[in-house]
Amino acid sequence: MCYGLQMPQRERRLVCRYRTGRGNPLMIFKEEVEWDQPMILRYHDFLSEGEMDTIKTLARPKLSRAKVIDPVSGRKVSAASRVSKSAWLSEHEDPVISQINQRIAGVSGLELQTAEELQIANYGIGGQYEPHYDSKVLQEGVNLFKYMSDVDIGGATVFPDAGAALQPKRGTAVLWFNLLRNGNEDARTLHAACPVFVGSKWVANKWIRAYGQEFRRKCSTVKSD
Ligand SMILES: O=C(O)CCC(=O)C(=O)O
Ligand SMILES: [Fe+2]
Repeated sequence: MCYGLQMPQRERRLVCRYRTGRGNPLMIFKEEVEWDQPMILRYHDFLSEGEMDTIKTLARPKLSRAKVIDPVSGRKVSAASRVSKSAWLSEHEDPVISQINQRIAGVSGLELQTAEELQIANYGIGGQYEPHYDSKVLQEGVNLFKYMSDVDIGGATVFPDAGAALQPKRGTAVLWFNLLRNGNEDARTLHAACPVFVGSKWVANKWIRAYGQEFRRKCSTVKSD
């Protein structure tokens, strides 16, 4: 999907609306439905220019080659399947990080107590991440993924099974659920980061675990739900 021939984008109802946060009715978000199966939502103007600058300044000195978990040894190793630099930012480092975490809780309606810290990633030319599931590694239920740069050519986040391709757009955030309501992995959330050809791609990842959220996102025993 990264190279030229893109899967025909399925006809979809494209919805753009202003809505209040699931967790905080006082917060207003500009929400766009990017894809419906699985549901992928994009929030416009999620991060301000100042917030993105602060995040990059905090992350830059900490960036190191991102790793993947080796299925045989269980250890973290560098691999050609994931070419980027990454760093973790805690909310104790700067009020901007806790402000963003509150916004993430506000938009998703999910409790962040058990969530990972904010992961910042930077992809240079040729940077990419081959198709993978986030939930296999960390049992993460939800991914709220923020783009902090536009990319001139390349760098899309693609869902090859679902047929969706998301272009990086500075300041926007996209949200999808890795797990179905019954707790099983949603196979349609296989995704990849296409190689960056021209430009530099900055993203911030927030994975939110599914457990502890039983009251916030109703469980279902229906297999396909
Ligand atoms: O950078 C992207 O577009 C996707 C990255 C990703 O899937 C991940 O970090 O788990
Ligand atoms: Fe991922």
